[in-house]
Amino acid sequence: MKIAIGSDHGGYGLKELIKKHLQEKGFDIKDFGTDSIASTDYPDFARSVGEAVVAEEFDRGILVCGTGIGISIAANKVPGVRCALVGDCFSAKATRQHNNANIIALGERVVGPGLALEIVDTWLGTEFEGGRHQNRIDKITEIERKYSNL
Ligand SMILES: O=C[C@H](O)[C@H](O)[C@H](O)COP(=O)(O)O
Repeated sequence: MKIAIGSDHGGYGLKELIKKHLQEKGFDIKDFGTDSIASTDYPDFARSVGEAVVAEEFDRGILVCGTGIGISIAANKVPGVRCALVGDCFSAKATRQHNNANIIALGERVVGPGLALEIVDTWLGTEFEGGRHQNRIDKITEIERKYSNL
């Protein structure tokens, strides 16, 4: 599975931890930055990762900022992105099964490193259930089409 990962400075440490964890498990990871704790703007990384996932260059995306909020808001502006801000394993599983989330966002200032890695593993190990949930995804896509040039 090919995974795009990115963060701002507020998520840099957790992004590096997740990257190492997934590389050790054999995932193919591309890091879209940032490369240090120097101050940056989270929309830049949300956009890069979001566009790469929607272009199907990657199977999934992982984004981290201080809270996970700003970077998830920004990622969800890219048509085709379904980015879920997740802080627990139940939601990580459900957002794959029900929402077919193609990106998750985490907050380094919110979740501890152990929980963050469990969330990532849970999310990557869960499949979309389809069925009634696909109808709802289709309705999300209809909203995107109304407000974008898709
Ligand atoms: O939602 C936004 C993120 O949490 C950012 O990581 C945060 O706003 C960065 O804050 P600061 O520039 O004060 O480090």
